[in-house]
Amino acid sequence: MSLLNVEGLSKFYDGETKVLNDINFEIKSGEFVSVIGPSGAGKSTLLRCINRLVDINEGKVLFDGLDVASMKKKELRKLRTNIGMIFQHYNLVPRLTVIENVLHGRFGYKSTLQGVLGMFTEKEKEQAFHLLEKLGIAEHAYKRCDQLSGGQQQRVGICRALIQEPKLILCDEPIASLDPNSSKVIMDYLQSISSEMGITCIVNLHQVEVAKEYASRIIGLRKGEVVFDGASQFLYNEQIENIYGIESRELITV
Ligand SMILES: Nc1ncnc2c1ncn2[C@@H]1O[C@H](COP(=O)(O)OP(=O)(O)OP(=O)(O)O)[C@@H](O)[C@H]1O
Repeated sequence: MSLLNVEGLSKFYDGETKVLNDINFEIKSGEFVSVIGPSGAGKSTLLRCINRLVDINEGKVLFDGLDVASMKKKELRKLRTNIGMIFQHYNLVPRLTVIENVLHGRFGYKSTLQGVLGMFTEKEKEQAFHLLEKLGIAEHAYKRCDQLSGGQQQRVGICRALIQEPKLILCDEPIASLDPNSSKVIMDYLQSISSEMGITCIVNLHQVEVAKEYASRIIGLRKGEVVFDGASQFLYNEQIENIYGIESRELITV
C-alpha cells in the first residue's frame, strides 16, 4: 500500500527560483529509499515539504491519503507524530540526559503543560529505556547528551524518532558528521528499523556507495528534478554521472 504520494510538487523560497520542480513519486509502506544528489539539489527541501516544515507551493504531498499542504495545526501535529525525523547534527538538547531527550519524542502525544512539566508515564519511560537497550546505549541513559560521541548521539536521535511510533522516518544526511565505523552502525540500525519494524525510511545521503549498499530504491535529484528513480542495482555509472554532472567522475567509486 502506498504511504506517500508526491504529485507535481514544486517549491520556491523566493517566489522565483524553483528549488524543486514537478517532483512525482510514490513510496510504499516499508520501503527503504535513499535520496541522492549534489549539494543544493533540493534533498533537504524535499524532506521538509513532506512533513510541512516548509510550505508547498505547487502540487500535492499525500501522506496516508491525506493532503499535507492543506493541513491545519491539529492535523499537522498528528502528521509530525507519524513522521520521525533524524538530522545530521542530531538536534538533541545537549544539557538534558539521554533518556529525557528520547522522551521528547512523546511530546506530540501530550498537552503543552504535560510536555513542559516532563510528565511521562512509567510505560513511556520503560519504552524509552527499552529503545536505548535496543540501540546499545542504555548504559548512558542518565548522562548528559553532550557527553556522548557523535555516533552515540545519533543513536539517541533514532530512539527519539522511534518512541514516536512513526510510520515514516525521514533522515537528513544522518551520517554526514560521523566517521566510517559509526556511519556503518547507524546505517545498519536504520536498515533494521525498516526490515524488522516495517517502518518506511527515506534517507538523504551524500555517499552514493552507501545509498547503493543499503537502500532498495534510489531517487536521484539534480537541480530540483528527479533524474533517476529505480532499484539501486540499476544505478550505474551513467546514471550517477547524470545526477552529479559529468564533472563529478571522482564521486564514482562503484
Ligand atoms: N530557507 C531557505 N531560504 C532560501 N533558499 C533556501 C532555503 N533552504 C534552502 N534553500 C536553497 O534551496 C536549494 C536547495 O537546498 P537544499 O538544502 O534543499 O539542498 P540539498 O540537496 O539538501 O543540499 P545539501 O546536500 O548541501 O544539504 C539551495 O539552492 C539552497 O540555497
